[in-house]
Amino acid sequence: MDALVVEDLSKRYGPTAAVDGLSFAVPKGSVCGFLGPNGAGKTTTLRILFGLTRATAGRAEAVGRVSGVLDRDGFHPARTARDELALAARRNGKGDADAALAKAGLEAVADRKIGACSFGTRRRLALAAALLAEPEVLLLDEPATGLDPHALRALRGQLRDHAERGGTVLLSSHVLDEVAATCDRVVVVAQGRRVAEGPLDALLAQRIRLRSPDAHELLGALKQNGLDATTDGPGTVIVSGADPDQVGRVVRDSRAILHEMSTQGALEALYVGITEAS
Ligand SMILES: Nc1ncnc2c1ncn2[C@@H]1O[C@H](COP(=O)(O)OP(=O)(O)OP(=O)(O)O)[C@@H](O)[C@H]1O
Repeated sequence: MDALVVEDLSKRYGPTAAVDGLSFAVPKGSVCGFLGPNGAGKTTTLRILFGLTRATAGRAEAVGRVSGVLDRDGFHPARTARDELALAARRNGKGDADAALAKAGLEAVADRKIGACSFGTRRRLALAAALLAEPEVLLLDEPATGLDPHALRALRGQLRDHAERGGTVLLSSHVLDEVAATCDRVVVVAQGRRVAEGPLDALLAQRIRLRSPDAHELLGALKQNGLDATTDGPGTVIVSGADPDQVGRVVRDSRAILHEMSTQGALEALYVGITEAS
């Protein structure tokens, strides 16, 4: 079942088509990365899904309660972190500020004024406030920006948790490693249109990186088997558009020593390829 459906969505600002006939769907229980160059229409789409901006044409619908974090958190600089979460809990008619602070690992800043919180802390507080609403669908605009590695890891855990409990997440991001580590699907947009969509595994498997001290022999064996293989620096071979099982079999039969077989860097390569082409 789809928790989010965007169909033929368009939004014009005068002569600018911010979103231009965009369609995609996000199945319930998944974390979907929303990728695209600056100005591709991601924030506009999220704002329409939030009900903050009206579409020019098409539809954008979420099933169930929607909450999330866009660019502005609406916090008052003179209030404390606890005050803001208590306010959010009252607005939602549910949740507890201290429990939310503990869950987000933010107990230490409970009495700190928002104006004295770092950018990253403020982002984490905004996510904690959004989760207080117990939303079915969580919409996040660049949630990874400004987070330190511990906070990034915590964010990943929170989002995976939300999906495992049947919730759905759509998050825009330019941090592709983080998207690869967190999301199970992606939608890529450019100039307001969809240029790729699908499960991350399937998209990433299209570019496999092999590291081997026998890279030269390996390259020969892969090519002999009709695979699209190229070298990428010393000891590294990239195979494009191949089934991972088939690559594994060729590696085994070649008897080359393998140090690594991964899809690392694949999302970036895929992203650059498809957004440049469009
Ligand atoms: N309120 C507005 N008035 C006029 N133009 C706008 C408005 N909001 C967005 N745009 C334009 O619409 C296009 C899409 O912007 P949007 O912010 O949705 O892109 P984005 O993909 O979120 O970009 P980024 O990655 O930089 O955040 C851009 O050309 C932008 O300048």
